Amino acid sequence: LPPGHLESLHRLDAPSGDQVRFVKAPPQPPKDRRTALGEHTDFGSVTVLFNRLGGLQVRLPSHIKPITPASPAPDANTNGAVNGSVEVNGAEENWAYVRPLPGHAIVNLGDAMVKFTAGVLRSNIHRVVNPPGEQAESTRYSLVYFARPEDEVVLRALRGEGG
Ligand SMILES: O=C(O)CCC(=O)C(=O)O
Ligand SMILES: [Fe+2]
Repeated sequence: LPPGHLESLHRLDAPSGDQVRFVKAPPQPPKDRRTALGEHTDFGSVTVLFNRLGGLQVRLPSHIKPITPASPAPDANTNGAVNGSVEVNGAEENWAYVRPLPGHAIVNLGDAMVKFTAGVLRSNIHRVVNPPGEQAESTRYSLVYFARPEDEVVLRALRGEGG
């Protein structure tokens, strides 16, 4: 693609269906800790997530092996994972927690990027479960920004300079 092409489909001053969500999830009773947000991919181009507590999990492709946790149980200090990466949830091997790090945001690619790149880039499957370990006793706040292509942009594979 020519440099700046993706940016040209997401100009800040052009109308688009961007969404912002601010979600408050109080602690759930220990006997009723269901998945808070079921598995899905995001709809836009890029999602930027701000949260302090864990709970976000990604489904790992079969060829990616999760890292081994360095500490036995995630708590408020370890934030649910290790080394800023993903940590396997002992109960379900295909799902890994994504650890929120102070001063960082978590970025997910959405389905629009799959279309634009004809599947070269993929939108990850993720879900939100109860925060891990001691964090399950705290209220989880999540600020989510979904950036979408401009309203006039047709969702189709973009053609690069090479063809
Ligand atoms: O709250 C989170 O960490 C993720 C929320 C999410 O995946 C969504 O709103 O699409
Ligand atoms: Fe999502």
